[in-house]
Amino acid sequence: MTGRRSVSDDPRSIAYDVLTAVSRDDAYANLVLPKLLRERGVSGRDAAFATELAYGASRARGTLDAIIASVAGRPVTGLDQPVADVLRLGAYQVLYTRVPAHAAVGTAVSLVRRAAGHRPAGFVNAVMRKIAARPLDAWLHKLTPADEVGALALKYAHPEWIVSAFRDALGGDKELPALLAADNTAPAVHLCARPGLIGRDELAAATGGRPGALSPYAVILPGGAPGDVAAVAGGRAHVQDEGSQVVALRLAEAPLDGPDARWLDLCAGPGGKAALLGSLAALRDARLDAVEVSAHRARLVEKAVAGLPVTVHEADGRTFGADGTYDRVLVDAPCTGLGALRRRPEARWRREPSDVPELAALQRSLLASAVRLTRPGGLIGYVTCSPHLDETRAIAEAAEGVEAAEAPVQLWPHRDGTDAMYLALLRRVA
Ligand SMILES: C[S@@+](CC[C@H](N)C(=O)[O-])C[C@H]1O[C@@H](n2cnc3c(N)ncnc32)[C@H](O)[C@@H]1O
Repeated sequence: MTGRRSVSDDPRSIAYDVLTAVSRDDAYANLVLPKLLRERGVSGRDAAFATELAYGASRARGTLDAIIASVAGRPVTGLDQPVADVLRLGAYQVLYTRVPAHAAVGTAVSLVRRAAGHRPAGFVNAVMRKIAARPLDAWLHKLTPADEVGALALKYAHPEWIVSAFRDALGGDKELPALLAADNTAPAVHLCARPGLIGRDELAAATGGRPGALSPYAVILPGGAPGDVAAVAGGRAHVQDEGSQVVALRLAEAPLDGPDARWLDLCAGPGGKAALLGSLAALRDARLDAVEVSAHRARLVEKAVAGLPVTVHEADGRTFGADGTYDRVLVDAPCTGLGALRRRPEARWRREPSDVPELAALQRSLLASAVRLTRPGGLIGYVTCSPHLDETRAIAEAAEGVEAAEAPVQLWPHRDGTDAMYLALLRRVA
């Protein structure tokens, strides 16, 4: 069927509305975009183009802002929100896509007219024409600072403090470009074939996916919507990054002397690891308690673990439970999420360096509580989806009453194809 497109279902308008929701309402691009596409009945190539523009411009914001500011002669934060977002979207189109410059300039002018009236149209037109006069490489060359971190931050569109944190965690510069590039690439969807409920090969055959290299339960999908997979709809598999599977499995499978029937997930929402641990618990005559402080997320855990030997508690993990009563305890701590930036296009620009010490204090308390709840000889898996050393090594090494049970694990998107998950496997000493 052919039909005339209205203004609101044009991919560029949708992308602009996503950028507006992100900058004005602190929304998440990956939640707003699918909703807008559904509401406006946009699919196929138009949906793919709207996605590329919305996610691409959100990811590249710092670099786009540097270029816009150099042309406008003032910081983008000093521009009105509609002008700033129209310019980001326009600059993204001319510098990162094959959209012809005249089309991108024309769209930017009509978008800003609709969003903010005629007054800023001349300014937007002039800035866009100047941006379109050079390719991206030339802009990067012109604006690149002398220092290595600043240069990588501009080229790969990451804040400098995050580039520095990655360099520290990698122990050098060598792999930084590959890591930063991996952050700018949308990840494949991974499924977890729930142990005892469906075989990994059966799930791979049913989905056209391939087995993961790191988790015996992982299937990497070639594309498509995981909600369409019958095993996911039927609760025999769930969507879960292979790295998340690996860290949960390392805790569940580490050798343990003595009883092994009481397991705990101290930070369970939305329930991915609780579902995997719960499936394993069912096969090993164990039970899992899953604790989550947020009511909404506790409900998500309940849904995720339906039918498994899991009890969900809506509670604060810092004060939960009786001392020394668990054999295996997972602390999948709230963190900056710097290891999963490829999943949330705008997240890198929203996080602040000051988030790290704030979260580190919570991480320390939750880990101390996990140690308190674990019996002597029992195991604790301290996990983050951030590789920031202040959230990983510093927290694990400062924990009291434990010793290392195995060498820590740090996964990386560019090496392992997973989120940058960290695991310290600790044993409670008497
Ligand atoms: C990284 S997420 C856990 C992800 C989860 N394990 C999974 O695999 O789906 C951290 C969770 O800890 C919860 N949380 C934060 N503070 C908490 C606290 N004091 N006690 C228990 N849960 C907490 C957050 O609401 C969030 O759902």
